[in-house]
Amino acid sequence: MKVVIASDHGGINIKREVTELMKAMAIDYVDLGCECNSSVDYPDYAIPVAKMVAYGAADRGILICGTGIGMSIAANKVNGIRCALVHDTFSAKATREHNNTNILAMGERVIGPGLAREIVKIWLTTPFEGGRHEVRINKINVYVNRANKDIDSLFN
Ligand SMILES: O=C(CO)[C@H](O)[C@H](O)[C@H](O)COP(=O)(O)O
Repeated sequence: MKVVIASDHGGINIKREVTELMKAMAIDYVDLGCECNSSVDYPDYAIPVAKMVAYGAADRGILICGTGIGMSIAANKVNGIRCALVHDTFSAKATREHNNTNILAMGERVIGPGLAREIVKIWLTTPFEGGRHEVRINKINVYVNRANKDIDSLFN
């Protein structure tokens, strides 16, 4: 599995923790930043990560900002992305089993590094259950595809 990870300035410490964890788990990852101590803008990191996952250059993505909210909003704008904002281990497991999420968002101003590591371990290792959950995800995909076609038809 290949993982792409990024944070803004509000998530850089948890990003470091998670990259150390992925090294220990022998998971192949690419780190898109940020490396800075100055203020940056979360969409500049969320959208490249989401595009890498949507285009198949990575299997999963992990995004961290102050709350995780901005990152999750931005990532979910990219077609094919199912990004979950997770701050507890129950949701980490459920969102893989039920939602087949391909991006995990967390907030460093909300949870500590120990819990973040537990969430990442569970999220990376829990398989999708399929079945009724697949039916539900497909309903979202049908809606998105239809909405995109409606937009296209306005211009063609
Ligand atoms: O986007 C966010 C909120 O949804 C993130 O938490 C950012 O990290 C946060 O907004 C950054 O805030 P700052 O005051 O510019 O450090």
